[in-house]
Parts: sequence; structure tokens; C-alpha cells
Amino acid sequence: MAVPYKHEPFTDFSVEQNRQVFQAALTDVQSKLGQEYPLVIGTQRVTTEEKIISRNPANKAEIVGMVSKATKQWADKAMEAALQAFETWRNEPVEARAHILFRAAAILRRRKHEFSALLVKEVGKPWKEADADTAEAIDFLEYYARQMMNLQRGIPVESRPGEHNTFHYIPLGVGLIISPFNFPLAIMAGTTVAAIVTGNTVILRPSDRAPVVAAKFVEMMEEAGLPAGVLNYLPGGEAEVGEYLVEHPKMRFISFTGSRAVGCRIYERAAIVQPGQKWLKRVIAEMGGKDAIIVDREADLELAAQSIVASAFGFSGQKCSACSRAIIVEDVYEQVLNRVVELTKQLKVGNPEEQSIFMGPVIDQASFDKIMGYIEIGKQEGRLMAGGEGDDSTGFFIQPTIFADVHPSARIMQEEIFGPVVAFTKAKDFDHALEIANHTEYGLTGAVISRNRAHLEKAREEFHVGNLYFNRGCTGAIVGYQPFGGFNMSGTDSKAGGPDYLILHMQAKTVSEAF
Ligand SMILES: NC(=O)c1ccc[n+]([C@@H]2O[C@H](COP(=O)([O-])OP(=O)(O)OC[C@H]3O[C@@H](n4cnc5c(N)ncnc54)[C@H](O)[C@@H]3O)[C@@H](O)[C@H]2O)c1
Ligand SMILES: N[C@@H](CCC=O)C(=O)O
Repeated sequence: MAVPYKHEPFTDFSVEQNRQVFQAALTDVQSKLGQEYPLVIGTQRVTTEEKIISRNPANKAEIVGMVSKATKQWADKAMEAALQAFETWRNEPVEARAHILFRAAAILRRRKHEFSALLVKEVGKPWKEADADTAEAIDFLEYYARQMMNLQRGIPVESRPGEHNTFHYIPLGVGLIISPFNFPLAIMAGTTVAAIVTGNTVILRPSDRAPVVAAKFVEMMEEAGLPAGVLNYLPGGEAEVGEYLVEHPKMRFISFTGSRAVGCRIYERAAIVQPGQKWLKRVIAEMGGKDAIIVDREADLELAAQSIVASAFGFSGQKCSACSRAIIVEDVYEQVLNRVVELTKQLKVGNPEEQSIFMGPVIDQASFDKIMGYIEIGKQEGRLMAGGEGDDSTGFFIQPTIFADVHPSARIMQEEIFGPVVAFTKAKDFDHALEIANHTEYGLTGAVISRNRAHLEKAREEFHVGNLYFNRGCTGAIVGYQPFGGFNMSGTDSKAGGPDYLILHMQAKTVSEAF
């Protein structure tokens, strides 16, 4: 019997000893930069000539690692390996599968700072954000292992006299995991192990902007006892490997997390039944957001300002949950705006290897250029109150940026920027604020800062987002506590880290025996 699930505590970096241990992990990771990582296909380690080069976004001259790049031929081999492994893995007792996840969680807990330090280097996460990413990966391992043990006997159904009915879950087959750069450990690991613990085998195609941490995770899963072929590591081109495998007739399901544009394309491609395909592919697609914090007239305004700053600029706004719209009731608009500007101007931006840094770089040149483009649009659509500048000479740094007096239909209020930019808009009253909040094609997270119970209850019913928070920011869902996923164009609302997530990776079978 496993002890009850509890989420992994975050590291307290105000403690000197914790700071020293983390600093040592950074030094250790630094000494191992630039290594090569092969593809992992069944029992084979494959080194290809062409490589994906992973660079430190805070210092683009620094190479974090070089990862072999798969082609279609290797994708076919990975499919063969995964299909073969499925024949045994599907029958592996659930307890045995769950125990591999428990062992992996224990290893990851022991190597926590090493993984977090790698996240600092590979995607530019500040210490606290990196630590939270690793903690979340541990949580997914612990939580899904327990969930699967609960589900193994299925769910009781009724039987009439003279019959015995059962209802239980069986795996689907081979799944494709496509993960984003921004939670390159937690989301990559969570989506992978959910598919595996339910008895499927997978091909993991990690983000080409964070493939090294995924390679390390795959090594760790092997160390935890995962048999060869269950998890195949296959970085490769978006079309050449990603789309090819999405369309593969033997692919049974796709678990995608990333942008709306890519998610919609995958959804569409997966819907086409290919020659020789015997099933309708299942697609889990968790996509972008245009998340809002509403501040009411009766509210703790300091809490509101702190929540907006943390949610808008944590990890440089590169969270699907990030607050990119601040909707403030007019009576308190200037006060909240001025305080947010004041707090924002105190934030330290720089290389996140330094512990005091609040905000590091954005992920790469393309992202930098896109965000700077939106800042130019913002200058036409609103009043620039803070930031607005970027520097890509050594890394991809953008100052936390605030625009005021933006129309709810403006582009920076409608399109996902995925960077440190927040737009403020004024609402006449709470109802108007709710109307503005829902005026988006997305529906991922939202928060309301209010002391008015009736308004909170109205938001509970009418604020149309998958994750709604009261009197706190709109980022930082915890596995098992706040299952995570969004409505509308934010995806299929699969609720990662929730009680029904694993079921999406299985098919239910009813057996009725007559006596
Ligand atoms: N809803 C959620 O839970 C959630 C969580 C994290 C990130 N996101 C979203 O992800 C986005 C940021 O991540 P990103 O920049 O890595 O997203 P992205 O869509 O650019 O890439 C996601 C993954 O898809 C791959 N990919 C790109 N084109 C592809 C194609 N044609 N076929 C197959 N695979 C392809 C990428 O290499 C990457 O591995 C944001 O939009 C963010 O909101 C959503
Ligand atoms: N689950 C994370 C967001 C993941 C997307 O980027 C949060 O709740 O902030």
C-alpha cells in the first residue's frame, strides 16, 4: 500500500545550505555541458550525423547538449520497437508498472537539484521556477502511479440475477508524446508516464528547444526499471518525424501539449483515417491561453498587484497559464495599475544562474522577435507603462512590459504572446469585467481578486475557464490538487494531474457473463 499522495515541497532558497547545494548542482551541470545524446529505440542507442543543438537562452554561445536527430526511417524503427514492446507491457501487472514510477520518483527526488540546474541552463528558468518544474515531475510520477492502482480493477457496475457484469480498462496501444519547451521536465514526464503506467508504449518526441532534459529523463526511467521499447526517445523534425508519426496508421493516440496552431494541425491530421488504420486516433491536445485576472472594487489591492506581477512575469510569461490580461474595475484601476508598475520596476532581469534573478530570458531568437513584434503592436494599442525593451546580444532578454488602457478586442488582448507582456483594461463594473474576461477564444486559466461573495459566486458560474482561482494568481496548479486543462481553443480539457486523466489513455471494456 502506498502512503497517501502529497505534493513535493518546494526548496526554500532562503536557507543558506539549500543555496549552496543548488549552486554546486549548477557547477556540476556546467562541467557536463556539450555532451551528445543518442536516440533511444528499443534496446538500441542510435547516434545520427545530424544533430539538434540545444543552447542556453541566457547565453546563446553556450551549448547545453547535442542530440541526435531522427529521420522517417528511425521513426519507423521506433514504431516497430514500441509495437513489439506493447505485446508484453500491456500484460505487465499494474503494480509492477506503478512501482517503476515510484522508483523513478525516488531517483528524481535524489537528483532533484541536478535536473533543476539543467532546466536553468537549457530553458533559462530562474531557480524557483526550475525547482517547481522538477517538483511537478515528481508529483506526476507519484500521483499517476497511485491513480493507476486505484483504476486497475475498473469501476463496479450493476448486475441482474443470473449475470455478472464487469467494467474495466485496457490500454490503447502505441502513443506519440509531443511536449513543449516551457515545462520541459514536468509536462514531458507527466504526459509520458501517464501513457506508460496505463499499459501503453510510447514514442517521445520532445521539444527541439529542450531535448537534453528529456534525454536525461529517459535514462532515469531505464534506471528505474522500465523495459526497452516502452519509452522510445525520438527528437526530430516537426514535419519529418512529428507529423509523420501523427499520421502513421499504427499510431493509436497522440498526447500533445503546445501552441494552438500546432495543436489544431495535429488534431486535423490525426482525424484522417490512413490506409491500413483500424481505429480512430485519440488526441489529447492541451494548447495556449489568454488568461485574465479580474480585480474587483472590493478587493485586497496589494494582493491583486502581487498576483498580477507574479502571474504575468513568472518564467518571463512563458506559461500557458500566464496572466496576459489584467481587467480592473474602474474605481480601483489607477491604484492597481500604478502598484503593478511600481512592483514590476523592482524585478531583476538577467542570467537566471544568479539566485536573485526573478526573470531570465525567453527561449530563443524566434520567440524574442515575436514578442518584440507584439510590443510594437502594443505601443499602437495602449499606453506603455513599463518595459518595452529587449536585448538579444548575449541571450534573449526582454524587460517585463505593461500596457495600459487597451481595448478588450485589441490584438494584445486577444492573441497569445507567450512572453513578459501584460495588457490592462478598465471595466465599468464586475459584470463588465466578466464579459471582457470571457471575450476570448481561449479558456485556460483565470483569477478573480474580490471580497464580494456574490461576485465570486457569479464568477464560479460564468467565468468560462478550465482553471479558475479566487484571491490568488492564475499560475501554479499543483498535481492532484488543481487538475489542469482548458476550454475552447485552449484544448481538449484533459485535466493533467486530475482523477480522470489516465482514463483518456485507455479504453473501457464491459464483460457480461450469464450463469
Ligand atoms: N495547456 C497546457 O497545458 C499547456 C502547457 C504548456 C504549454 N502550452 C502551450 O504551448 C505553447 C508553448 O510551447 P511551444 O512553443 O513548445 O509550443 P509549439 O506548439 O511550438 O511546440 C510544441 C511541440 O510541438 C512540436 N511541433 C511543432 N510543430 C509540429 C508539427 N507540425 N507536428 C508535430 N509536432 C510539432 C514542437 O517541436 C514541440 O515539441 C504555448 O502556446 C503554451 O500556451 C500549453
Ligand atoms: N500548469 C502550469 C502551467 C503549464 C503551462 O505552461 C500552471 O498552472 O501554471
